[in-house]
Amino acid sequence: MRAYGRRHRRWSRRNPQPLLLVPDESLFAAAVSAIGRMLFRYRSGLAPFGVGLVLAAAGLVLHHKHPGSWPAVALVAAITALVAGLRIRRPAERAYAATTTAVAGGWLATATAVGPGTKPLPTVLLLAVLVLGIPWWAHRRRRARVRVDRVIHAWPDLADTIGLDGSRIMSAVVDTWGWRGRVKLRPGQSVADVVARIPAIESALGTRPGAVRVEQDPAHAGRCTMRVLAVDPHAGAIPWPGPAARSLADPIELGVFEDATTVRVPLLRRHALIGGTTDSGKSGVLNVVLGNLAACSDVVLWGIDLKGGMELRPWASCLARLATTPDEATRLLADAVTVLDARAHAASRDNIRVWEPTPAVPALVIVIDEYAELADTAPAAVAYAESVARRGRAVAVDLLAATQRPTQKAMGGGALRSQMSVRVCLRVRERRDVDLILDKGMLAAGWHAHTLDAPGKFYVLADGHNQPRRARAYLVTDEHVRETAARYADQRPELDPLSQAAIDHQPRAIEPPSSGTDDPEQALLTALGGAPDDGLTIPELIDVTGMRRTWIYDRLQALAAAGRARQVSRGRWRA
Ligand SMILES: Nc1ncnc2c1ncn2[C@@H]1O[C@H](COP(=O)(O)OP(=O)(O)OP(=O)(O)O)[C@@H](O)[C@H]1O
Repeated sequence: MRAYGRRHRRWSRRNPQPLLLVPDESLFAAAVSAIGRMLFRYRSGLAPFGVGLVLAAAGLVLHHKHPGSWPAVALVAAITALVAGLRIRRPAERAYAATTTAVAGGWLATATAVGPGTKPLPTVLLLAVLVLGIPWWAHRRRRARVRVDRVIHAWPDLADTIGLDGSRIMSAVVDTWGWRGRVKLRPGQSVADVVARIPAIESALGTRPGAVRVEQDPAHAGRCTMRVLAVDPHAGAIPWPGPAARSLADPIELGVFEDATTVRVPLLRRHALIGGTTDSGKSGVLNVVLGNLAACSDVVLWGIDLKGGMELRPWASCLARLATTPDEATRLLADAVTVLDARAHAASRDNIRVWEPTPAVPALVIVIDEYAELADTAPAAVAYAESVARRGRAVAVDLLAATQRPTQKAMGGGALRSQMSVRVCLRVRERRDVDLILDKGMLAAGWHAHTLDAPGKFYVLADGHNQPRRARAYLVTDEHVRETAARYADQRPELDPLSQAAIDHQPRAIEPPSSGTDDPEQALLTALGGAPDDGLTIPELIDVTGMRRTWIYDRLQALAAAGRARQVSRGRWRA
């Protein structure tokens, strides 16, 4: 027994017990204050009973003091019921406001006339409170507002626990998907501190992982907006509504942000990089862009797809050229450099600062699917691509490159990436890929692309988009691609004569074959037979045969029908 006593004393010294505080207020006062606190905490849920009590009290007073005033009470109630809810947007809520006002006014007028205790008025009041209370208690946004109020109330303690002590939620708004609050940080704290604690905030608020977003207040370094999403607005795929752009000057609509606003990205005189891991939806984003550019009458589209054309071939009818091998890709990019040189020369000669695309002098956009593959298999092409990236913008020769691996090596040591002012970052496997695709420091600034959890979800960094806001790209189905490509195939513009002539007359690595015969038909067949992979242009075939353009077209159609010639890409033919 003594041993137990010693052990217990030792244990008590090591584990001091908390002091039991005995309040010096009376038990009655403590109970009243506890009940008061509870009523205040549940005030929103108890509101229908509160209204019932107020009505009963008002009825009692009016019946005793002014029993003849019931017509005035009824009139005021009727007018209030008519105007009640005029400022409420949702029809169901408006109807609820009008009904409750009418019932309350009708009951009060009757109670004023006959007294609130007269049967069956008490039963009617109780039933009305219960029946009309049901929509009130069930209302999703009201309950959300109550939860948010509690969070605001509890925030100082939560903030202490998660290392954001001293921060305050100044105001909060409940919306369709959850709520957002304006947070004021303690002097010295920054938004980076909040971003770094997002998982802790989610745990403290009891939300699902990935439910909290933080955006910097552009006007104040010590303030931010915290958005808590009860449901993911991007849970389902968002169907593509079809092309919205008709000119490259129109921004491209890529998808929707979480607040349901459209993601609009300007592409004119900008290069774009789309990065993300396998199956993150890169081709999906490319399809949205291509679907829009196909509808633009002032853009010539060239494509490079070293996956054998798997991704871009469905758009072939809208692509003036499609390169599917490293050689073709190198030639295509070399031609792009030729076009930009010719345009730059003409622009400086004519003292034009920037090239304004029109259907007659269209922009040239080169779409590259899997840029890293190009860098690996066609290193010569990289120098041309970098040249386009550096000098193409002013003369409207733009690159749009998608890649899985935006490594330093793949991106030419970063030279190419630094020229790309539009960056779309889909899901990445490793955190450091965020900084590779977007820019250094973006991961720390809250662009958490490693947490994106479905294909097509992305962050965008571009003019007007410098906050880490999650978006989801429209889903373009194969059917959409077929329909859009077929619809706009006939409306695609030709490259302007200046650019086309520059390509046609540049010295070629593989010279078009010369027939050495007087038979133009034979000369044509020989030229087509010896043509390079990307084919020969019509002007080259005119040179070789000495025949007119219409004759060339006729013969090419006939040879194509006989299976002896094929159009490799728009305006380029070979056997
Ligand atoms: N915006 C989107 N909404 C819903 N689903 C999408 C979206 N974009 C793509 N997907 C789906 O995700 C899958 C992979 O998409 P996609 O082929 O575009 O990915 P990827 O990144 O190009 O893949 P890879 O690197 O293998 O080429 C497809 O099955 C596609 O249906």
